[in-house]
Amino acid sequence: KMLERRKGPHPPGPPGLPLLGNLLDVPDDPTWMAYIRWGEKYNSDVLRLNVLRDNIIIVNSLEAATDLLDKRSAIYSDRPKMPMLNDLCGFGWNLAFRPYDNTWRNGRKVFQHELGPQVVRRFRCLTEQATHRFLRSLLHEPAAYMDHLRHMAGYGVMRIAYGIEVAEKNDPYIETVARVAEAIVEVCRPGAYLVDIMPFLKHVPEWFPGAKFQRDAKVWRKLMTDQHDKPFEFIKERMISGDAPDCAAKSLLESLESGDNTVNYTEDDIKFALGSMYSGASDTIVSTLGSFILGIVLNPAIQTKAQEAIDRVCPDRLPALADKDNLPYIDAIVNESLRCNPVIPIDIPHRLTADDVYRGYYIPKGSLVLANTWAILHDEKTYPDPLCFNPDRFMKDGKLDPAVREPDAAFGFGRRICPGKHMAHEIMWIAVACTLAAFSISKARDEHGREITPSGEYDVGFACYPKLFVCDIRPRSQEHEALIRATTDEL
Ligand code: HEM
Repeated sequence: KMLERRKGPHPPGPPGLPLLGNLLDVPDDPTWMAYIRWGEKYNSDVLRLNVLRDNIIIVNSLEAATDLLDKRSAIYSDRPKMPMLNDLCGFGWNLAFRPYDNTWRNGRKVFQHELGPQVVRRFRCLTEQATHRFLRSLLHEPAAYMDHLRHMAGYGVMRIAYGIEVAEKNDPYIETVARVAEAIVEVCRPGAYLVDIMPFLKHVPEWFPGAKFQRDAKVWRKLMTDQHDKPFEFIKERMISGDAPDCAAKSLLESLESGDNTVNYTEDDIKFALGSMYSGASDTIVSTLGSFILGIVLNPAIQTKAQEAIDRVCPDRLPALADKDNLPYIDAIVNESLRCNPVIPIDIPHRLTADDVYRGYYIPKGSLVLANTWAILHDEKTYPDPLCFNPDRFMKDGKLDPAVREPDAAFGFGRRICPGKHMAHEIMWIAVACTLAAFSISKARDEHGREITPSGEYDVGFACYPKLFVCDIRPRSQEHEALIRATTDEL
């Protein structure tokens, strides 16, 4: 208390109760709106909550998020301690959960080596092939567009990471990751602080008998190890037999063998970083592209405009990533899909590793800092009429307007910023460009011929998804259908 008095007051926030602190104040969905309301009530873009023993700092503005998470990243880059998940179940290898340590640092180097803004272009051909498969699936079974998006993201990432071609259904690698994701939700349930800061985990029985938990942890540990081990074993065997396909794992293992002394990561670092790719990429890309389809269904004029641009640049073929500079409107659509309903509306918590003072407020070591991404991406000064899905806000005179900030906040902040960002952009760009080039997306009709308008609502969880909606997706013409079918030739 003395120390706190000397260092200044905490940032403002709801007063809370003794012992429980603000546990009961933490609102139900959507959390980010409640944080905005508190920001208005306490007239501050930096708020403090005290939940059980955790000091939680909510940051509602880009300015404060940049000041703390970017500019002071040396002390704002740790993750919450998660003994149950990381230690007991052994998920600590995953880059997203990893404490701010050397293994984490090396994992980031591994990502940089393969998925940096320029190097990632090496995988353009694979990315395009994943998209073409998606187009063919969409032709075949348009109603299952979300399943196809999921398969496309998984297929693209597993090929780029390990040279593995995952199966359309019941793929063992994908099933492992899906079971890991379920296990994480389980693990985070019983009284763990994650429940307190991510209230959607709250709607579950409180008590978990200890013995069962130990048994589960053992199963989960095996699963979580399989996630990084199994695909890595595959590529290593292929390297020994000399028929490894071009992929990130191959080039990383080769860089390790080359004895190049600028390479200072280990084989385990490579394994853990690659193992983090699928889980980082899947929900995020699928949800954002789901938002894209929703945005088009609700705003048909965007599709018309995009198709005019595409038809000018590639009148008789599908777009390729090489067309990127000539189709800025597609970038604008991707930007708006990331901005309007960000898949991770509250950033993954960063943990502060030293006492700090900001604008006269004391922020103690160990605080968890949560950037309110949704608030930042709906700031009216930067994005007027923020609830409106409007890619044109990013455009000026037929080009991207450099004066309008890209929605980078969707990828987080500081040293923890998403290392898959460039790959995500490439995958989403080509998916949007090719889908609009080849298909016409519109509202579905009911049996009386009346249009069905999607609600535009989202399922709220750690990652937010548009609620499943029906729509009509069909090739723009027979010529377009032929272009889609012709993509089988490339295999
Ligand atoms: C639309 C696509 C994506 C979005 C919106 C997104 C968003 C995010 C966000 C918000 C974070 C947390 C950043 C922070 O703590 O401040 C993150 C971290 C991460 N993302 Fe992504 N991501 C996307 C795609 C990807 C892809 C394609 C990959 C892998 C190839 C990936 C891998 C990761 C990893 C490994 C982390 C943890 C980084 C760390 O803790 O140091 N993400 N992402």
